[in-house]
Amino acid sequence: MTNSVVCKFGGSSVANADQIEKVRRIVIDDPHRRFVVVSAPGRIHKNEEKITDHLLNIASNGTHFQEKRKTIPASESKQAVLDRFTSIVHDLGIDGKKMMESLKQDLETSLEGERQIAFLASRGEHYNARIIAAYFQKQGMEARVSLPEEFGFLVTESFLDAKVEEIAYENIAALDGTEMITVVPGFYGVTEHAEIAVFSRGGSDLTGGEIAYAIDADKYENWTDVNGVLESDPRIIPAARAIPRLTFKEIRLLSSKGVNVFHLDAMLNCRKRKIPIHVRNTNRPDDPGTQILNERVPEEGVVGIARLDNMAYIYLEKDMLCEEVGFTATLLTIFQNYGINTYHYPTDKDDIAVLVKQDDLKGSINDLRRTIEKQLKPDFMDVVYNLSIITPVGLGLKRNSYPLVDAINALGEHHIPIEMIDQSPSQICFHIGVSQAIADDALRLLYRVLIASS
Ligand SMILES: Nc1ncnc2c1ncn2[C@@H]1O[C@H](COP(=O)(O)OP(=O)(O)O)[C@@H](O)[C@H]1O
Ligand SMILES: N[C@@H](CC(=O)OP(=O)(O)O)C(=O)O
Repeated sequence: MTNSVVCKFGGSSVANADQIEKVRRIVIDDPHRRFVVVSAPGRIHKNEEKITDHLLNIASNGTHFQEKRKTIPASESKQAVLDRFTSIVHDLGIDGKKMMESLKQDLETSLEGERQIAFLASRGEHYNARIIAAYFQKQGMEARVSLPEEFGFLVTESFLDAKVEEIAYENIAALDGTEMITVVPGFYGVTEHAEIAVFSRGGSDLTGGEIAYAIDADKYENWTDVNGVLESDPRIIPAARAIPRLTFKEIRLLSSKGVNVFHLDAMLNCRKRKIPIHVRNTNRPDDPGTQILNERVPEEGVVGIARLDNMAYIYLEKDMLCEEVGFTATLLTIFQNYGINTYHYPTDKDDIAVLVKQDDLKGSINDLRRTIEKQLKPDFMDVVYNLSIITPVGLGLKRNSYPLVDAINALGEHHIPIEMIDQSPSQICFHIGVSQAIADDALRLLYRVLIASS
């Protein structure tokens, strides 16, 4: 079918009945909006937890929030999930008795291990989609819910990081061809053995992108609680504005370096089919948002600045290491053998540093050091923790080194030590590593120098 728009509404856009009513108005406002992908209810207030996190807390027996130095008993999370859905059903005025009974049963699942975690994690999206479709029908809209387990959204058996199987695209395309509005829960698919598997966190974006690709949509709208992709993290830069246009390449660079508004892989297939993505604010539907396109003409150097925290680097010194054929390859293979992803590896005549996520070093750092010592015999080795990587991005940076010079000068003038610099080979971004303790200051400064005053 032509002229179809796939819309994905994030957790904050479907967190309660008032938000769901905003979604309904947006959907009926444009008859081309025929696929509606929904997330689990997100936060209503800043300090509360997303329903998906409560579900993961049930699965982990009350240990999920320990990373945030917080403990919520699993029983409390169970109640929080039931309370949220009960009030959504009540406030929307739909008959949700059967759904609530089935939710209660699901929360007591006898599944085990990763299958249990995935099944529980998917319940937020599953029930929200059913409720939202029922509400659309109650309001007189021609709508239906299509569940991944029913239409065959087939994914691999990696239960907590599923990947889409080719056959899924045919099954999704078969849903097209009706004027009805189809509501689909995001974030999960089903394996060939009919078991639920979830995508990585934020994966409802991915569901939306895959549906847009499968039906060759004209547009993929991604509705959230901010005015689009902002120039930088609004929690640190409250003045950050929405970036009007970005290319797929720019958004991928921003997302991979910490801009979490949009799932990193959600745009891959849209790019293949040149389906534009439009990031918009459910609370301000008239605002222009951010358009993500194949090409744009840059009018500025830097469009956005991303920031990635909790990084570490392993630093090695050895005389003439760059003359030693295969040194870097051996070093990277050691990381590969430990299953550790490497991000940057600035290198020089006698030294090299490898950047990694510091969480990935947990439990293996001593072994890893020993292996490096044995295989590469460095003269010196050090591990530096708590690093933030700040990444200015913009097509206009290509062959324009002024912003890089301005950034280094500004950091120097403000006595902010630089731990690392790396320029992307594409020349459309560069990375500056600073100590995490001063990363907020560094980000504010770079925002002022590279974006606000340019
Ligand atoms: N550069 C950025 N642009 C937009 N939002 C950002 C950026 N960096 C961080 N964010 C945060 O991402 C949030 C939106 O992502 P998310 O919580 O996943 O939304 P949703 O629930 O709609 O999927 C925003 O509320 C904002 O706080
Ligand atoms: N609910 C899932 C999937 C998702 O995409 O959510 P959101 O749209 O709220 O980022 C999560 O929290 O990871």
